[in-house]
Amino acid sequence: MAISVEEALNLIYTLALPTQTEIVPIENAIHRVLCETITATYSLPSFDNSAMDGYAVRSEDAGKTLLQSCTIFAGDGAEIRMVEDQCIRIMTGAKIPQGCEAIVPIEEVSVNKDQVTFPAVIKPSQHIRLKGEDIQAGMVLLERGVMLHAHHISLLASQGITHVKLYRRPRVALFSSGNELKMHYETLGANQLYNTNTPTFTARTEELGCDVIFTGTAEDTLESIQEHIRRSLNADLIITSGGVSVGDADFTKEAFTSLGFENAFESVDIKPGKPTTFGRIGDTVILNLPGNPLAAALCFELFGQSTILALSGRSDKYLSTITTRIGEAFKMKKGRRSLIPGWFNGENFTPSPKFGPGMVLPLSRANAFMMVDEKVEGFEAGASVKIIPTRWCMSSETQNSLITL
Ligand SMILES: Nc1nc2c(c(=O)[nH]1)N[C@H]1C(S)=C(S)[C@@H](COP(=O)(O)OP(=O)(O)OC[C@H]3O[C@@H](n4cnc5c(N)ncnc54)[C@H](O)[C@@H]3O)O[C@H]1N2
Ligand code: MOO
Repeated sequence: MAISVEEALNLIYTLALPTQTEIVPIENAIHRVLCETITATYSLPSFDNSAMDGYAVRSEDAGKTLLQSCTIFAGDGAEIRMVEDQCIRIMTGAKIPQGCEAIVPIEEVSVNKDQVTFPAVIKPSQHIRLKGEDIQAGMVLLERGVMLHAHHISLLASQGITHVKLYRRPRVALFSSGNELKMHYETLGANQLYNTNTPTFTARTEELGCDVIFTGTAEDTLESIQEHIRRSLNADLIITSGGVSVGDADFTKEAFTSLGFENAFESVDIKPGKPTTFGRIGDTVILNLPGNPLAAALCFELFGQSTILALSGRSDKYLSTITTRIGEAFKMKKGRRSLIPGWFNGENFTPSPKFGPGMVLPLSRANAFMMVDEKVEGFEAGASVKIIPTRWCMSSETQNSLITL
């Protein structure tokens, strides 16, 4: 019996859990997932400092002409105090001297040798960056489960952190099965075709931050598929394509079952991709996708990507959607939850002109897909739809409904 997409995703979230951790220098931590909470040791700024190249004064010095006593540069270590009827030249980033109440930028004064004349109005605290106005010591900067982007690395560097504890990248083993398949670097025989699914999964799995192990193409025999499974069992996740239907050469299920496969689901109420199968052998989770390239690639986006986000330890492991409008009226058959690729141009979404499950072209010309409820028979132009991007990652810390009703 086919289960719903929601049930399938929940089974994935139950079985796909992050495993090991490692300590990594922050230079190598980009796009990796943090496995600790980072709190601030230092306030930022860590001392009051000048936001301008200018002069340190007191508010009462407005309109006066004062003697310049000295200059303070960024990084100077001396503790300096203001003296009455004198000003101090100060550079951006230098520590504010004791007794200073404002900074007047160089452009706003007139200088005659060592005498400096100030404007008639000086606002208290102007151009002073206060200690802790950006970050306060003790505040939480990053939570466990965050995927580190460049501006998170800024936070780590700002605190003098050299190494962080990260989840290990998921190890993903990939293989396809089919006597008709050849790799793109092999010679095609009569009525054969190039394996497009494994290269697609390799590229997408790497994009999602995994280490990929490609074990080759299995033949359509029980023994060959078993051999590929055995070679893959040290991975966190095995993704296969092909051989999950009911044909005379479809041995994927039998091969996995013979090696102890515990099945979570083997049929999903979705088009394309109904025979999608998920489960585990020991600690290795397994996703068997159908052979048809568009079915395999779309179900990878939905089920494979969800599995990888969960295995990566991300707190934002749930796929999320963009709500937009459909560009033109669109008719479809009701009865099964459908995945429809298309192009989102920032304003509206246009379904691909053709999207047969065996096709390769549609996803190369798409940047998103929509998952349409089984009751829907079509949309009027301008109707609201939810799309799931394929070329940039929209995910969320809460599990949202992905369906367009
Ligand atoms: N009697 C039935 N026949 C089929 C059913 C069904 O319910 N009853 N379902 C159809 C659907 S839907 C799908 S999807 C496929 C799933 O089949 P398999 O997962 O067993 O895949 P294969 O038979 O191995 O291949 C299907 C198709 O895809 C091509 N293929 C396979 N692997 C690759 C690859 N790595 N790269 C490129 N193309 C690949 C293969 O040559 C076939 O054309 O079953 C339907 N039949
Ligand atoms: O379910 Mo198949 O996956 O339509 O192509």
